[in-house]
Amino acid sequence: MSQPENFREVIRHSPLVYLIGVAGDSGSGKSTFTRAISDIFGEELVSSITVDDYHLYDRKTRSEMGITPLLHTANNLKLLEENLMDLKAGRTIQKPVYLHDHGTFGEPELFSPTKFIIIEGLHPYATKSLRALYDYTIFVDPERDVKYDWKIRRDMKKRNYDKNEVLREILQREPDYFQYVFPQREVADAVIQISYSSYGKEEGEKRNVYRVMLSMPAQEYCFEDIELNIDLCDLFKKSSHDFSLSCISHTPDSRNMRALVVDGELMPDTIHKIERQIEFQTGISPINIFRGQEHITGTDLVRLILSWQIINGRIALSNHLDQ
Ligand SMILES: Nc1ncnc2c1ncn2[C@@H]1O[C@H](COP(=O)(O)OP(=O)(O)OP(=O)(O)O)[C@@H](O)[C@H]1O
Ligand SMILES: O=C(CO)[C@H](O)[C@H](O)COP(=O)(O)O
Repeated sequence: MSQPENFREVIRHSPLVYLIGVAGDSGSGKSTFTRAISDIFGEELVSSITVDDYHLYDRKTRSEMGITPLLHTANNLKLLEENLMDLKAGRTIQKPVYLHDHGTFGEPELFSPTKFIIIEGLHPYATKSLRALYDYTIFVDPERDVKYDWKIRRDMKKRNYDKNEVLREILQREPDYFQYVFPQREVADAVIQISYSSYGKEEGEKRNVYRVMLSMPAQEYCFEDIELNIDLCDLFKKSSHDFSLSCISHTPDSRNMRALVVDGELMPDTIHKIERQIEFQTGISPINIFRGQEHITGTDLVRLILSWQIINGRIALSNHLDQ
């Protein structure tokens, strides 16, 4: 693969718009996993859209109708599709706006395409025609208890709900989640599953340490090699924490997947070495997403690997069009 001088500049001057779809339940960690791509390319080149903006009904109406926002038909997926086609063609759209503070709609706003657009929410690629518009798709799938702990905390703090309201809503949403949101996992390019750390739930929660599994369809080859370096000296340092790394084959949704499973905390040098390799591959420098962190979690490592996958997908697209 030819090395671009500085891939950020190549992208800045390219007319291509790269769409990344991130599906998952409310508060499941979607933005947490895609933040690194904005850290690498900057806000000028990366923007995001929440599919929540495409709700058809406000909170009060949904409650009167006895439906949840997880129902396909409670969302204007046709408009989402038209908007994504326009954005891909470089056109500015008028995007609807949903306001979580009170569960109502705001004035639609103009949204101009950036070079990467992250579309995240309950149904970003819930139909075949939507799925066909994306260049890369991710499904975020924390196990039940983890997801509900995060949702309770987030909805109480940021969306003005009380705990009983969140619990009631959780139970009401569950069947719709499995019927309308979960099937996107079957067609995602990458699936992230999260469970409590095997090194202890409470300590893990305090330090944001979870067992994170990144699965991708088993492939013939990777676009570009990337090394995961672990310095053996680090393993014996006083400040080292426990961690485990494994790679397994499994068949969720009847697909042959390979998965990297990370639990615990690694020394930061491991991840800095990957950052240096991404700098070398892209010409973008410096990449310092985890600057100042004393330890690196599975979430951090998976974030970086996903960014590397997305960058490679985008480089491959450029190379393909240049031929
Ligand atoms: N990997 C993670 N490690 C630790 N905490 C996490 C992780 N992912 C999510 N959380 C917790 O869940 C909260 C919600 O995460 P995030 O905003 O990424 O979810 P989301 O799916 O993007 O939410 P939304 O419903 O707004 O789309 C975070 O503020 C954090 O407390
Ligand atoms: O599943 C969700 C996505 O985040 C929300 O519950 C949905 O957007 C409705 O929002 P609200 O509860 O604020 O009316």
